[in-house]
Amino acid sequence: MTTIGIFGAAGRMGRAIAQVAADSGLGLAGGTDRDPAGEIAPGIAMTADTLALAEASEVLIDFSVPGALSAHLDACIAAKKPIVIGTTGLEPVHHALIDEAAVHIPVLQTGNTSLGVNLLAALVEKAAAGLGDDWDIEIVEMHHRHKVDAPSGTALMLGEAAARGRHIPLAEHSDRGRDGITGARTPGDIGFVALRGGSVAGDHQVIFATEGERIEIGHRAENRTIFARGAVKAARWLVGQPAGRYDMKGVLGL
Ligand SMILES: NC(=O)C1=CN([C@@H]2O[C@H](COP(=O)(O)OP(=O)(O)OC[C@H]3O[C@@H](n4cnc5c(N)ncnc54)[C@H](OP(=O)(O)O)[C@@H]3O)[C@@H](O)[C@H]2O)C=CC1
Ligand SMILES: O=C(O)C1=N[C@H](C(=O)O)C[C@H](O)C1
Repeated sequence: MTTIGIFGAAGRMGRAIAQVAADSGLGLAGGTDRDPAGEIAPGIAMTADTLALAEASEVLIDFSVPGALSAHLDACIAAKKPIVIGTTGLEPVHHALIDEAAVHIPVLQTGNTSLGVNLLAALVEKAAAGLGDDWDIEIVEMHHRHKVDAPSGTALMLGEAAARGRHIPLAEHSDRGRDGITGARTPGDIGFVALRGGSVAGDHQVIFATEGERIEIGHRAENRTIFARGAVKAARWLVGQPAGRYDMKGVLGL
């Protein structure tokens, strides 16, 4: 039986993951949060001791905030435990920390743990590779009013997939905010638009547009359980893998 520890356990995703883990009969070692009060499940206490949680867990799942990532990775390295990272809003400095940690332990990082979005990313890469440079690519996402980062981790993942298909670096070809007199669209750019409102769990649409026609492919998450199930599946898969950096492809067999 896999025993899971949750970083960010009092959050929306932390609570959903604890529920899925309990429903699947998995062990829960406990959880941390900014304010580690109360229990993450009946009889399972929150703790402020990140290292003790890592030592008590077989695998850790982190859906918290980018600012906590460094401490979470340090605890997992010290305890020699694998970690699944679902937190978004990561900057290059965080990805460098993940690469460094992956030398010592298995680390799976993804902007989206659902099967549907990971399949969508594969389709986007294929479409971007097959369509010529005269097809503009725009990525539109909508999330609930509480979301703090934009574009979403998933939108960036889809942008990376499109850029891979085109053999271009996303960082040099991304347009993340249009306002005012922007000038005409820069050929080859991948555009991002973020909408926020209500309780939307996560909608993503990728639009390929050229003269006279448009292809639109997308994904709508109806609830957080799909992300929580994916995170738990990833955690079970990661136990026993060698040190290294992983995404959801191996977990989902894509
Ligand atoms: N990869 C995926 O498939 C998915 C990724 N996400 C991402 O997961 C993250 C969490 O989302 P969500 O649960 O909705 O957000 P929440 O804000 O509900 O949860 C984040 C939790 O982390 C806590 N936290 C803050 N600082 C620390 C710290 N130093 N140590 C431990 N916990 C801390 C927060 O506490 P407090 O509120 O008190 O600050 C909060 O309880 C986001 O980045 C989101 O984009 C979400 C869904 C799917
Ligand atoms: O914050 C969320 O809620 C979500 N965040 C992830 C993201 O940034 O892509 C995944 C999902 O869309 C929900």
